[in-house]
Amino acid sequence: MNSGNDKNNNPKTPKLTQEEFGLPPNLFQNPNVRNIESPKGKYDNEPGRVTQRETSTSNTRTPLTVNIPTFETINSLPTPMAYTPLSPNVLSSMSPTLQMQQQPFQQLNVRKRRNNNSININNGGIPNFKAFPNEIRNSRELNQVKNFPSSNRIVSELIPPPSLSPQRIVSLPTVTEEENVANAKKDKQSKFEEKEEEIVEESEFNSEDSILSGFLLDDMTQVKQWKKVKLIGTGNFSFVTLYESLDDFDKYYHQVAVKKIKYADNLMNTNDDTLSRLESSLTRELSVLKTLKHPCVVKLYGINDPIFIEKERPLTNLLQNGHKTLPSCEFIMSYCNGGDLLKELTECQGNLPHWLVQRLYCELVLAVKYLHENHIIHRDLKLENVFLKYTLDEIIGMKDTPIYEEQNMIELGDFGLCKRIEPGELCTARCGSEDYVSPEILMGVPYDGHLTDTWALGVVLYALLEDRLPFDPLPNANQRQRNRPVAYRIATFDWRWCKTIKEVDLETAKHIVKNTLTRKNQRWTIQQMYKSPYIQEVVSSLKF
Ligand SMILES: Nc1ncnc2c1ncn2[C@@H]1O[C@H](COP(=O)(O)OP(=O)(O)OP(=O)(O)O)[C@@H](O)[C@H]1O
Repeated sequence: MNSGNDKNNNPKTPKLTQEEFGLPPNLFQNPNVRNIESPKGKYDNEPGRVTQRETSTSNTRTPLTVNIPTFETINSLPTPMAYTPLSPNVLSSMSPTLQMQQQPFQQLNVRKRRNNNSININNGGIPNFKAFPNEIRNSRELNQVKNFPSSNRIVSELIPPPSLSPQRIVSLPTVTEEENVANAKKDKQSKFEEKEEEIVEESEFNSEDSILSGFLLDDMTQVKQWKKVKLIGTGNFSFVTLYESLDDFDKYYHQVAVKKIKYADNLMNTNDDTLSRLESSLTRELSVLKTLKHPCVVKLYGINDPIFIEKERPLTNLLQNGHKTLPSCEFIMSYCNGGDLLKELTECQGNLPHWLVQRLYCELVLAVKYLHENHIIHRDLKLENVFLKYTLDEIIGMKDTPIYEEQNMIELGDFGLCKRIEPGELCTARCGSEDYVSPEILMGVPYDGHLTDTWALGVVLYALLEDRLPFDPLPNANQRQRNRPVAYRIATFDWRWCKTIKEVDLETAKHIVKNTLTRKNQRWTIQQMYKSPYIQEVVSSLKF
């Protein structure tokens, strides 16, 4: 879940300060900041819209000024998307003031797939810019890349995650693991953290009432009830739990995935605009989800409290009316029994049969094509957000039955960063997940969200084919190459085939990757991807 920022929706505002970007005052006061110009944002108060830093090409008259510290002079991570993955223990040992100061940087607590060799941790997480080739070392673009966090994952300028959140521990096999003592120590630490996460998840599961009352979108007058079954996933912004219906109604809604939004402990007490941004995020995700209707896209069936659907500012309204606590927000959604694609790919160690890769990927392309045709960009396409409706074994078992052609196998989820856009509109909010983010987002230039989505689709297909992420260090990389940040490899389009290098059979699939992990002016649109033989071969057999 991520959110637009409503606080600064004043079209007259000439400047976005660093504070408005969520940077701490010490950076704001840094005398070494320089100004770069960015086109004026398109302001729009409609609910469900990210408006704050999004830019429309048609509205570029008054430049906004964004302060960005120069790379050479800063000694802390310079962008609001950066975070420091502090463990809860480290955090709780700090004074409350220090904890507060840490908050802007604790944007994520995602377990890193690769080890820290991939970033230069000796200079505060700032990429080793000497590693960049001479011709781009001093360019403006490089400054943007340098200012990009080299920490585990970026999320968004739109909203900070509520707190140090427990995470699913899923990973693609990494090529940077080394069998040494350091890693053994890390393993031990990570087992400890895994345990901690399990405990947090378990207590979250047990602490809550086991009965959920809610409303279906098509009838907001009738209360329905579901019984909690098990926790199925946690994201940075939510806990997702399986519930089963207690009512004897449509079997369609019998099993549902309930996404409960996490609220930060101090959400109501902070003076910043976190609450407002969270609220915008919620209403934006809900307003988009309720309009979507495609077999390969997750479905929003209902909500625990109609206020989230009916009001533009549900949380603020309640607080203004004297409420002392915030109502929980639970999305009632279609349940995908097979887990997410990253988890499944990891569990089968990347050995998915090619026919299955092709099928699942084709459905993903259909889902994104549907979104783009409806002027919605997703902005967080990745393996973790592709949910399987059935387990892999079940799907493989269906292969030669009619169901295989009649049923969709995936649903695309997590619309926390999505955005409705006008034709030709460009975005400026830097958001996404580090491994899937396109060079233009890294560079901080206004970008076409359709093309950043197709870039991410290129990363997904590469990962499915190669069982590794394209911008991780190559298996035979030397230490110097490993030290280069992922951002460097993305900005220089530095990826190549390893496992499938000679696989002629996969040429049509590789053709998609080649045409998506490329410069934006050459990059395929979703329509071009759809028309490719790799996708058409499957589409022609589908009956849904
Ligand atoms: N409809 C669903 N069916 C089955 N599992 C689901 C469903 N929705 C979510 N999950 C599981 O819960 C996890 C978290 O969900 P989701 O990505 O929507 O949450 P989030 O807090 O927005 O996450 P993120 O940190 O990626 O922004 C998913 O990766 C998936 O494993």
